[in-house]
Formats: sequence, C-alpha cells, structure tokens
Amino acid sequence: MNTVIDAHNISKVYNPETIPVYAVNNVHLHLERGEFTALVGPSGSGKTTLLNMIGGLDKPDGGNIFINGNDITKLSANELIDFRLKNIGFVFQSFNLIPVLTAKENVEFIMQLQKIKQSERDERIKQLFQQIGLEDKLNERPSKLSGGQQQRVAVARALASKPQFVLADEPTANLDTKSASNLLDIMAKLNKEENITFLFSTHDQRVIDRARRVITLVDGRIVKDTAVVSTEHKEAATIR
Ligand SMILES: Nc1ncnc2c1ncn2[C@@H]1O[C@H](COP(=O)(O)OP(=O)(O)OP(=O)(O)O)[C@@H](O)[C@H]1O
Repeated sequence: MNTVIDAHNISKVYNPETIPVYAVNNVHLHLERGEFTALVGPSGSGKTTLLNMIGGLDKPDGGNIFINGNDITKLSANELIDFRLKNIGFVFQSFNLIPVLTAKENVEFIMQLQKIKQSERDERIKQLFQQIGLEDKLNERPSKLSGGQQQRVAVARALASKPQFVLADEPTANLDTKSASNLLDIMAKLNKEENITFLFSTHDQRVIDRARRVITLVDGRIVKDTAVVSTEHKEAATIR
C-alpha cells in the first residue's frame, strides 16, 4: 500500500477569541493511493474546511498533514504554492475556469507554470482531452461549453500536473443527472485505469453511490468511516 494523505489530529477553530467554532476537531485521516472516497455530512459539518486544509489552501490550527510523506503544515506560503501546483489537483463546485482562456489554454497554463516543455504539453493535452471526451472543444471558451463540459475541463486541468491526488469539492452540485453521471464515469475510469486518487466532498447520492469508502463528518469530527462493498462483490456474495 502507498499512503498519499496522512493527517494527524488536525483542527480548525474559527473566531477563537469570541465565540469559537470548531469547524474541524481533532481529525485523523489516512488515504491510500487509488482510493475513490466520499466525505459526507450535514451542511456546516466541516467538509470544505477539511478539504481546504488537506489541499494546502488553508492552515490548520493544530495537527500535521503529510502528503506523500511531506508535512505541508511546515511549509512556507511560497513553498506551499509550489507544492500544491505539483502535487494536488482541485475540482470545485463552480468549475472556476478562466473565462478569457480556451478549454485547452485553461489546462495548458498549469503546465506552463510548471515549465513543462511544449512538446510534452501538447501530448498531455491530447491525452487529457481524449480522456474527458472533448477533443472537439479544445478551442472553445468556457462560456460556449455546458456545465458538464466545463467540469470535465476542470478535471483535465486538475490532472494536468499529474498530481498525487484530486480533491473535488461538491463537483456535481451544479450538474444535471446526465452530466453528473458522465463526469462520474470519467473520474471512475481515471481511478480504475490510472489509479488516480480522488477525495470528494459531497451531498450528492450519485457520488456517494460510486464511492468505495464513505467518511461521515458531524460537527467537525469523523463519526463513521465505511468501506463500501462493490456491486460486483455483493453479486458474488449473493451467488455463493
Ligand atoms: N471563514 C469562516 N469564518 C467563520 N466560520 C467559518 C468560516 N468558514 C467556515 N466556517 C464555519 O465552520 C463550520 C464548517 O464549515 P464548512 O464550510 O467546512 O462545512 P461544510 O460541511 O463544507 O458545509 P456545506 O456542506 O454547507 O458546504 C461551519 O460552522 C461554518 O459556519
């Protein structure tokens, strides 16, 4: 097994001086490479706060977060920017594509920041757009794409730097059933065929149904952590 995320005792307290809100309260989280895991829980339970800390977008008030063995809580702001760029892919609820760039440019600019050479960029872009099924939309601006297509481009952008894992915060919340199902098919395929690790924060039953592990947060604490028996396994068990 290969540990990708190892978070120890992490906490985040908002308003510590006035009325403290323990958004994340002493959480331990361990993820292995190749997981397809959903983080669920009621609104305000701390999912986004936890995801943001694991992704290095927000600093915990206590605890340590090891990503591939590196403690990101010890990095300076500049080191963290560099670390995020190379190691973590993000997919957000609202897609967050840059409107003035084409689909291709939205994906390519991450690789330019990493100083990846043109021939390698071209090859990777070709492969990524094939994987998301949008080879014919390379030169379209986000406004010309449907929500589902924009989110698929966001997945390609998240994967551009070949990250250690992808954090997806409510990735299907703004998508209709068909687009959500299509997006989930693409992510599940990337997970299965390329062993890409996904951690989702979600309320969406369509995502939860596809996850192989479901972690439930309530009031900033993990109250349940369940490995899901796959449909194939369930069927095999029934036949026996
Ligand atoms: N910047 C902030 N300042 C103060 N409190 C905050 C801040 N961000 C989040 N909180 C509080 O922290 C708690 C956890 O919020 P968080 O957004 O992480 O929950 P969530 O599970 O992602 O919710 P949702 O499902 O609605 O997105 C909530 O009580 C929230 O009000």
